[in-house]
Amino acid sequence: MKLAARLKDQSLLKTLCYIDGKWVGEGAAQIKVTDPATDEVIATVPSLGAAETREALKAAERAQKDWGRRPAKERAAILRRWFDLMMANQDDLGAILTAEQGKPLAEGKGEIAYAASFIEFYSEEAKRVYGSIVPSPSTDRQIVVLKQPIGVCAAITPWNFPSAMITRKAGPALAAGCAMVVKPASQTPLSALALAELAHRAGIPAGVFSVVTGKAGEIGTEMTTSEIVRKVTFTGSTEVGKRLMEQSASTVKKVSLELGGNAPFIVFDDADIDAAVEGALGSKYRNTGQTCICTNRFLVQDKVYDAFVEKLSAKVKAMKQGSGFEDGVAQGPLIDMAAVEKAEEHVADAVAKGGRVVTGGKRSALGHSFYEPTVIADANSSMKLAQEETFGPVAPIFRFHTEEEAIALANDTPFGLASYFYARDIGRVWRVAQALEAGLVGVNAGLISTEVAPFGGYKESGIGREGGPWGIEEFLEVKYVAMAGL
Ligand SMILES: NC(=O)C1=CN([C@@H]2O[C@H](COP(=O)(O)OP(=O)(O)OC[C@H]3O[C@@H](n4cnc5c(N)ncnc54)[C@H](OP(=O)(O)O)[C@@H]3O)[C@@H](O)[C@H]2O)C=CC1
Ligand SMILES: O=C(O)CCCC(=O)O
Repeated sequence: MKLAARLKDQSLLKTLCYIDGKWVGEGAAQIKVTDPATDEVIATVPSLGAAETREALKAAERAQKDWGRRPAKERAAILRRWFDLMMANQDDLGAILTAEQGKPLAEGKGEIAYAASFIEFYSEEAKRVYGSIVPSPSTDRQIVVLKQPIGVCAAITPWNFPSAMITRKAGPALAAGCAMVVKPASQTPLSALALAELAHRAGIPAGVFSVVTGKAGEIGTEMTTSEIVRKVTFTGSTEVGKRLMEQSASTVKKVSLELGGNAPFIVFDDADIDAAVEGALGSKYRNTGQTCICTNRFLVQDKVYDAFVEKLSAKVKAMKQGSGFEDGVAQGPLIDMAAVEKAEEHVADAVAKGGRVVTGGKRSALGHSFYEPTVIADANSSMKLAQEETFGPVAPIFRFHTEEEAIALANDTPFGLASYFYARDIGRVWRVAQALEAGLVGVNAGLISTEVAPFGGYKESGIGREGGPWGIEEFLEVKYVAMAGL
């Protein structure tokens, strides 16, 4: 079925860019957007570059001045309308997302609710950007600390969460009084453009929120070198994140980077194994393994190793693969063939180094970019999948004997985004939570994302935090005012 036919409101299917409150890019070269479950082209969007990005940034600069001066209550009311519109159009936004990204429709709609939650949270948080008055060390002056919007922000977002990675950035930025230009991933621009349509309907002023689709290198270079931009915020690969950080150095921009991970999931012998298996399924196979907080390595204690492998494999084997629009599908396609090749390479390397495929381990008979959900037992540290993020539905299971060994293995990576462990001994829970070098720790929980908590990484997994009160701080400057002669 054509995507438009699935929508109640077909005007949400936008195929032009949204710059300075106008739909632009007619006649430009086009980028094809495909459904990864069928390889069918579902739409095309403009391939714009540096010149149009510059226009969007200039418009943002003009618009931000007024937007940043408005009372927070007014910004909050407009953001609240954006949230309400997202939820009112959840089914259509979910269908657009599933069509271009591939995740099962329930997950697609779930992402819309998650994405909207950032707009709701920051519409409320806008009103709580407090400065402070510091007790002065001398009688001749008062010390006042103000928080002000950082200014124009540029966001570059990935294909794995086409809506939520935009709202997690735009929500706090706009709430703080900043303006934002977004460059969405070329594989999933339709979700971003639908959000722009709803931003327009919500009354977000022209220029405060723009979306430019097109050439990543050109747009990224303009964003990171422009003197207009004060903050660059990025979610995506570590390689691109490092490049954007370097490019941002010449104008000393603030940067937030949310990059790759290599999440460990430790199962101790005192864990509730059935609960661990449930947590493992959510943590590993959500979005077909394509989230930066997906488990990359299962570390299981010797005594419960065989039981965990057996129970997890049985559940994984039973998962239905297919188009996200089919009923009962738990696993959609991977985003593209490059992702399939990476999963294949990791599995082949693991098998060559002694890994045992318990289930899956090959491309699916469904063709396209479907890869079977896979479990590999007897994994070891020499394997590629121990060092690199697979970003696919492959679960390697390593064996360990002691708590110290588990912590050392878990931390043996340059990454430090998410980590998980299952245990019931309260002393162990506290020790391990403290020892893991990661920005997020799930204890007896495999799904931990929420708009109210800080999300971000240690080590090479990134800089800064998104979510909760921490998220809005990333878009604020702190100004110290010394007031003498009073
Ligand atoms: N942390 C996370 O959530 C994510 C991690 N990844 C990891 O990265 C791997 C590769 O995925 P991939 O999609 O290539 O990730 P990228 O980092 O290449 O893409 C993320 C975003 O960055 C843009 N981009 C790419 N190159 C540049 C550049 N030179 N300057 C500015 N922007 C740029 C992309 O645009 P365009 O789409 O136009 O190329 C996209 O909008 C995955 O397999 C996974 O391991 C991927 C996505 C999300
Ligand atoms: O992979 C990502 O970067 C998106 C994180 C998804 C989440 O917030 O759970």
